[in-house]
Amino acid sequence: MKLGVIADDFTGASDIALTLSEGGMRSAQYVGIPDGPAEAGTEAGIVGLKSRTVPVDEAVEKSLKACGWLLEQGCEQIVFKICSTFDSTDDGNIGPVASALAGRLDETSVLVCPAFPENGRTVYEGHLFVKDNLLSESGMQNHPLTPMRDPDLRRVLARQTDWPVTHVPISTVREGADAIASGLSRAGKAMIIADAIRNEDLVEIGGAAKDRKLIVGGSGIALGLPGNFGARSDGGRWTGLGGKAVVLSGSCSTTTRGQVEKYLSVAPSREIAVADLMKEQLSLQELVEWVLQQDMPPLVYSSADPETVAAAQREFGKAESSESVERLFSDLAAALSQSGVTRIVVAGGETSGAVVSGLQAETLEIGPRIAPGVPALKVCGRGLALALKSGNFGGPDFFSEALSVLEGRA
Ligand SMILES: Nc1ncnc2c1ncn2[C@@H]1O[C@H](COP(=O)(O)OP(=O)(O)OP(=O)(O)O)[C@@H](O)[C@H]1O
Ligand SMILES: O=C(O)[C@@H](O)C(=O)CO
Repeated sequence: MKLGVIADDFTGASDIALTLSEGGMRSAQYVGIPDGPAEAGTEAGIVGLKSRTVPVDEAVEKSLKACGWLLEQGCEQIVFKICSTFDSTDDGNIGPVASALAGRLDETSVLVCPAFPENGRTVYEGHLFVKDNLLSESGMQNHPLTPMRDPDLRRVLARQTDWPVTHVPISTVREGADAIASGLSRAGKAMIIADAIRNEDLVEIGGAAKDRKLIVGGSGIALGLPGNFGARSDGGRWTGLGGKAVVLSGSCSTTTRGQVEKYLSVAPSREIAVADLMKEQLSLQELVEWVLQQDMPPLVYSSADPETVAAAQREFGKAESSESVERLFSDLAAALSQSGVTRIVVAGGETSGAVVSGLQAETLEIGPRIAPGVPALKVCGRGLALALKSGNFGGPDFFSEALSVLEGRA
């Protein structure tokens, strides 16, 4: 294995796995840290953790352990994959994990860039934009767990680490990889936020990072990395899976709520209310039976608008509300897979983490792209195909499109 990725959530892991696989690296995604060695011939190993919103110490410990495993597999470079909307709080976990990994790898110059232009995330003058909005006005200010209220990444990161935080402006990035690399050496010990507006900028940033041991970013940061390892795209092989399918949505993002609205107008659906979960008024067995009875893939969703989420959090607590929903999706996915469901489309990073844990999936094969940042996946050794969609990704018809790609029809 040449390149190792530690992703702070599971949708993020499949997002960057798609970029590396499309860039020609033989890639495998792992659900948590594997017990044994990687399959021979794997060039990029992506360890998906559920560390974005856990307590800082736990995130650092898990990330260092993942780093240790990747180094044992021979990795020469580690990417810490974070969200393209820089999801974090003033406590972390981006800053503390990045500094712990830098310490472990003996790296003093850490490029940080969450840009993902294809999905509208760009960094300019150190500020993160989501399409034509600043991060803090993009809907991310209402995120249930990591509300992002400051668009200036230099300030956001500086609150999370005692490392100096500096900046590479777009003018330097446009001069190319060598100019970026000399900017890094001049910066001394620092975490360096890099501006990037288009894919070409990220390819130059990737080139500049050739000799770095640690890079931090969204999946866009990986665009230039396969070239550093001499990889070339080869098309790939994917065969779909027929059979029963379901869509599970725990994401409350604006994008997902639009996709939920669209899909429930054509498919059977069941809405999950936090109050029903907290008051134990929902039968898992009944829900499983309902899903299995449907003629077309149904939707089970807890996705709700910010007012509904805030009301549930006020009444039952923030962590408790999230946990109750995640437990439901985890148990539901496990029960459905045991009952013969072969395709599961999931919306939301935390929700995806809960689902893959419930499924006890270990290694995922990377298939074709469903939408930018979302590949089709197969659980190795099992007849089960998955799509793990980040909250803000995909077009209005994402759920139908994902079901088709997983079936091998698109
Ligand atoms: N109705 C609800 N009320 C309160 N919390 C909810 C509700 N529905 C879902 N949640 C919780 O909100 C969180 C949503 O996070 P999740 O990561 O799944 O989606 P997202 O943030 O939109 O996706 P991503 O992290 O990929 O951007 C989860 O912890 C989920 O359990
Ligand atoms: O970078 C992104 O936006 C996604 O891969 C993700 O991490 C959302 O959970």
